[in-house]
Amino acid sequence: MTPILQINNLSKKYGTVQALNQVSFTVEAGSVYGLLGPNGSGKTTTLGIVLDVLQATSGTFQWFGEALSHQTKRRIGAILETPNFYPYMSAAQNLQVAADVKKVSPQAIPPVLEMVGLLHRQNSAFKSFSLGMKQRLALAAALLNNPEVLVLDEPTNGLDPQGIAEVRELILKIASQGKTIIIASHLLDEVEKVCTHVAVLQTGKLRAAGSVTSILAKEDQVIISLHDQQKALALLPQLPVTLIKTEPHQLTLTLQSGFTSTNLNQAFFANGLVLSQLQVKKKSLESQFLQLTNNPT
Ligand SMILES: Nc1ncnc2c1ncn2[C@@H]1O[C@H](COP(=O)(O)OP(=O)(O)OP(=O)(O)O)[C@@H](O)[C@H]1O
Repeated sequence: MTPILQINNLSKKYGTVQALNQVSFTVEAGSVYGLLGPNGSGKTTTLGIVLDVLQATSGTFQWFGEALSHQTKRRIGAILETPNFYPYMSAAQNLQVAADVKKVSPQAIPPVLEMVGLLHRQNSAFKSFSLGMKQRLALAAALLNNPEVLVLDEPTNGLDPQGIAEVRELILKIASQGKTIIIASHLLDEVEKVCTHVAVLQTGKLRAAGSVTSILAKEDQVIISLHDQQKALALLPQLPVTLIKTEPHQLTLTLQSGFTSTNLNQAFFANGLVLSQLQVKKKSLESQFLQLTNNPT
């Protein structure tokens, strides 16, 4: 299947500042793709380039396997900054303005208001909305022309905890309807809760990319206890594992991808060794992220 977005060796310099350095990653259809990185890591620059707001210094990108054009732009909905709505106009009137700009029928308005949970407030003035409601209205505007992909830059910035929860829930709801979503965020928690895939940026360089679970699972540790530790240590070199720590009655291992803790248990049992404890300690994305971004190259 053609990827939704493919980025190849993208670089951007602002004068002497290397904001992006040879960044490549691919967003597949149906994913919720997080662009994760601390402030200044190049997230907004990446989104600006792929949305044609900024020009790359070098590198290429394709949307739906093609160069960006009027046609491909119509398939993308984006919110790069807090959109300007008219404060005294109602939610429905503001969406009417957006629908006119996008040349979309007014019939598209009630369904998107329903989608973002604002249908019952369609006649309320925009200025009476909470920040979370304003952000949901922005999402409704981005959804008006039924785009295949939504691009959001820090969609929960500045919201209170309830607003954050509402917007995250809404993103998951939109994704569940088959849309691909690309989100720039500096919040790990957000990426863990919302995204299926992640690209980690640090000072303009790509530090890691892949499914959130694979990045999470990459360094899972398994702790095992058993009676005959010597026999276990003799068996380990034959298995796709790495021994991290040896303690009395306890071994800590990491497993190579594709080899599960169940496989480990079975391998021990097949060799006449019965584990009295098998505990999987998932390495959190947070420690993974800190490790990735604290390790400059
Ligand atoms: N117009 C500009 N002129 C000069 N430098 C810029 C410009 N825009 C961004 N930069 C620099 O480029 C780097 C990447 O910035 P960018 O805004 O893409 O990062 P970000 O990850 O989106 O950060 P934030 O979350 O703070 O927006 C930073 O060092 C930033 O200072």
